[in-house]
Amino acid sequence: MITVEEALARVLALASAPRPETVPLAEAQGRALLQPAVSRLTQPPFDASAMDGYAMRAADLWDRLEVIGTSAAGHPWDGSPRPGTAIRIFTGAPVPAGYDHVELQENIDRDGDRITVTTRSRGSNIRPRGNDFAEGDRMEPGCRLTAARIGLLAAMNVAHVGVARRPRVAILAGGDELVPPGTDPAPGQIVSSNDLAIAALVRDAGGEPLILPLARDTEASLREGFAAAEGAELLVTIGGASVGDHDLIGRLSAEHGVDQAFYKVALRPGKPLMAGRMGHAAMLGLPGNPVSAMTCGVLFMQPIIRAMLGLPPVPPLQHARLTCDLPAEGPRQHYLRACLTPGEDLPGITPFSDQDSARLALMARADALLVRPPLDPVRNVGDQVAFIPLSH
Ligand SMILES: Nc1nc2c(c(=O)[nH]1)N[C@H]1C(S)=C(S)[C@@H](COP(=O)(O)OP(=O)(O)OC[C@H]3O[C@@H](n4cnc5c(N)ncnc54)[C@H](O)[C@@H]3O)O[C@H]1N2
Ligand code: MOO
Repeated sequence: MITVEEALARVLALASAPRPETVPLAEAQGRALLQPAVSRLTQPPFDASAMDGYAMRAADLWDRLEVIGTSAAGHPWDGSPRPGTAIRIFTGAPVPAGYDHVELQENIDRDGDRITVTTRSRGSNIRPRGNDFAEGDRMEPGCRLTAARIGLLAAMNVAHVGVARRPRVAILAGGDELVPPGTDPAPGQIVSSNDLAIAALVRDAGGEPLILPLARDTEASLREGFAAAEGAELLVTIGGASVGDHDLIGRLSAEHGVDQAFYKVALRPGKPLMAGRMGHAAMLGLPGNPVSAMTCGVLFMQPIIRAMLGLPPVPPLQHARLTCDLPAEGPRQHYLRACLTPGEDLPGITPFSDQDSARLALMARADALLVRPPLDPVRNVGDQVAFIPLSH
């Protein structure tokens, strides 16, 4: 069996290069920018008031001033400035040339069209033209398009961006016991959950999931499933990965020319993981136990999707302090479902006492996967450990 690190390296080696496309900004969220984006505007485009109040000359500030006009956002004042005067002004409005201070209306006494300042603010309350960004400023390729970056690009009047295409991920769950959610299981049947959970992980990582119809435990049914995955950059099978008589994925993938990169990883849960290349696509065979499938989804599937999007594949590990003692570990790297609690320097982390890889209800309650390396010795309350946060 290979280590988790080795398995991850081999999975990432299967990733196809990011495929560029140009999309409207509204479709770019979470993807990596592949082309530089260049601002078409300067922001703010004029000296803008940061407050509701009155624009005046700082030199006149303590004089009694005459209000001779109004400047509102979208409605600039176009009169001629004079000493001894002020302009009623609102947040975001252009500060007319000739005035260099805005005083908050709370600091003003007004009598008809005359005002006096009662208190002076510290700053000028003016945002100078271009203090946010300037025409020609660039957003460099490689960054992930977060909500703030999408807002920034919109403000820069960049309506379309060059990003990586979302990798299409075909999801093939199988087993004679499975029926879709919303149907009544017959005796011996259960409702399929893995395909939907894995599809959600695909979307979280920025991929486009395609859930294929549930396969039966027959070669013919699985063959249909493999054929339906044609055109996807990644085929993810779930179940049928182990050694039982009905575990056909290994045989079928060989028949479909999958060049196996590995089978079995020194990992708990998720040992019977398989990966390989299938023509231009990558293939991941996840184990069927729901928690094992999701753990492998987080550890291997999400990274390969991020790599195909041009994003850093693996987010950095985080750290926490144990709230309980833990026994020594065996030879496989162990990912324990755990809860996080606020702590002094680092959060506290508490693994569940039951780590059964079939218990989805515990996975659903978990905040994190606590990472324990192979042969990790006994750990005690307060020891620092690494974890992978699970998104909620
Ligand atoms: N003799 C051995 N038996 C098993 C071994 C082993 O090494 N030797 N490994 C165990 C481990 S570890 C795992 S994990 C499982 C993996 O088995 P498969 O990948 O072959 O998965 P299945 O047998 O198809 O299913 C396992 C379990 O998960 C349920 N399942 C499957 N698909 C779904 C789905 N889409 N939604 C919900 N639940 C699903 C299935 O009903 C089974 O209960 O093998 C162990 N056995
Ligand atoms: O490794 Mo299995 O994936 O323990 O449940």
